Amino acid sequence: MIIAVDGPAASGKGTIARALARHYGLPHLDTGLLYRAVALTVERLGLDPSREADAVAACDFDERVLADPLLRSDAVGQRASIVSAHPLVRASLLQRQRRFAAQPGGAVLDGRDIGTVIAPDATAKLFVKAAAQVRARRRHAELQATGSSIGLDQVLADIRARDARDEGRAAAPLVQAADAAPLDTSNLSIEASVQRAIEMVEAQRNRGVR
Ligand SMILES: Nc1ncnc2c1ncn2[C@@H]1O[C@H](COP(=O)(O)OP(=O)(O)OP(=O)(O)O)[C@@H](O)[C@H]1O
Ligand SMILES: Nc1ccn([C@@H]2O[C@H](COP(=O)(O)O)[C@@H](O)[C@H]2O)c(=O)n1
Repeated sequence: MIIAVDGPAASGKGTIARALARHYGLPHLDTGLLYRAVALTVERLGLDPSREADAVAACDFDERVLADPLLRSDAVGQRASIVSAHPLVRASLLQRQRRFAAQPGGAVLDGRDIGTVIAPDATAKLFVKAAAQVRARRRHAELQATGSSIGLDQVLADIRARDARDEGRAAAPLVQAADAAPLDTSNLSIEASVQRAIEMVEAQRNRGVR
């Protein structure tokens, strides 16, 4: 079974995808980390994230960067949304994600284009969303817990800028797949969101289309 979980920044899709992976005993890939790894590598090489050739040069990143705590910073998330708009960067990371999805038994992947591009035939597709202010409050609390002093207003502005770039790009923009089930977590606890996600997966699975 392949489960595709898409949605905007800090909507809770990673939390839900990890819980689904645990529930179904499937491996999980946070595809945003791949774009973050490219962004951090671009920075470390002193390259320009807005230049496609520079970003492509960083796609062959050292795997150890995936474990770097810096990857989770707000600044790297911003730059990730710049490198991810380049079609050649997306092409370079495509097969790795498709291979992960195609492993025996299946997988859970979360990102922006899983249900639309990476695994259009996924067994179940969720589109996780939440109001921008709610997402900013959650992300702000998370960043504060890691010692960051970034303000809530800045986090909200960054989330809005990232949404605009992710939704507005020509290559694999963030959009709900026509056959994805929407899940708005604005007024749901983590536990309630996960429970609802499991119900949605079960409903799509039992529909038995794929
Ligand atoms: N329903 C919820 N209620 C309260 N907090 C939540 C909920 N869902 C997620 N969170 C918290 O919000 C923050 C963002 O969640 P998460 O990392 O899952 O989002 P994401 O969509 O994967 O983000 P990104 O796109 O940046 O990777 C985390 O601190 C998480 O614990
Ligand atoms: N499938 C994906 C996943 C991510 N991106 C881009 O990476 C940025 C960081 O992703 P997070 O999930 O860690 O927030 C995100 O803003 C996107 O620009 C993507 O394009 N496709």
